[in-house]
Amino acid sequence: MNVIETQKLTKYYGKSRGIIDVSLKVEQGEIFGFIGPNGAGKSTTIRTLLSLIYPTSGSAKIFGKDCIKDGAEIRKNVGYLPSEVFYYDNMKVIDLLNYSASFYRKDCSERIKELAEIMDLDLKKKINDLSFGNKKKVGIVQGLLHEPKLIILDEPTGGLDPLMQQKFFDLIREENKRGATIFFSSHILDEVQRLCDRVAIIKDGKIIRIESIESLRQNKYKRFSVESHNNLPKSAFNIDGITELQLSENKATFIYKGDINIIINKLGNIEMTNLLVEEPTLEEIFMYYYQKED
Ligand SMILES: Nc1ncnc2c1ncn2[C@@H]1O[C@H](COP(=O)(O)OP(=O)(O)OP(=O)(O)O)[C@@H](O)[C@H]1O
Repeated sequence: MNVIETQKLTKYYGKSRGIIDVSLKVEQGEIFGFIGPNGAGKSTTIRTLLSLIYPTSGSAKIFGKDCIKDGAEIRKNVGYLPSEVFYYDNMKVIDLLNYSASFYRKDCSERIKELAEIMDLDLKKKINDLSFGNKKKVGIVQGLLHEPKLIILDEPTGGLDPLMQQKFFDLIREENKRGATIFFSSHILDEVQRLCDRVAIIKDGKIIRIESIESLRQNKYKRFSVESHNNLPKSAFNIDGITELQLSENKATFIYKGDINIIINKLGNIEMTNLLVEEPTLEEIFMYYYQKED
């Protein structure tokens, strides 16, 4: 079953572009990454899914139900961590969490304690006295306390130290094993790589790629490094499929997409002292998509 399904979801803020024709399907049990540079449209998509804002056109379903019409019912089974959390500063953490829990028809008190322990969060403190990272932890506990079937995280790790990030990822993996579907936006490639099964790449409001992390890795791109005794002319690399060329006197590096035999043949004219052909890092692949594809 598709837990999330959007059809040509489009949102304009007045005349300015939010997202355009976003169509994606997230299957039950997946950890799905939503990645793109600043302003690409990640938060807009998430806010539209949660009916915090309404689309200009297109549709979105969660658990097979319409996000606008059945929003209240959907939200009972969704945990959401916004990118920025704002609270009534005067409340104690536990009071805030109990208040959040009161919206669900189940006793969440044990789960609140468990989560606070895992995230090392002091429930007795006032929100006012918490650091930015600790406020984020409150948001995490708030998003997970009702054991939701779908967890939507909007850039969740900002403000968390590396140890807490690790604990948070472990927690998300556990929630996923429990059966929860995870949808999370990020521009931190490393965390997407560590956590996700599949990823959608969004740029300028449009989805440019949806692929499994596995097949992104097994792509047809290779990173070449060429060294020579002689200065290398730029014209020697005027070959179809080459991008990201960096040339410094007798060394060249670039990304190549295409038939490896063709490029080896064409590079054959160069008097090489070294040739290295490697898999690009996932970061380089993402950068390629961010920069090249429209
Ligand atoms: N309330 C708003 N009014 C007008 N334009 C908006 C509003 N919110 C977002 N936008 C615009 O919509 C586009 C998408 O923004 P969005 O916040 O969804 O991007 P994002 O991918 O979440 O970025 P970031 O990684 O910086 O959080 C941007 O061009 C942004 O300027």
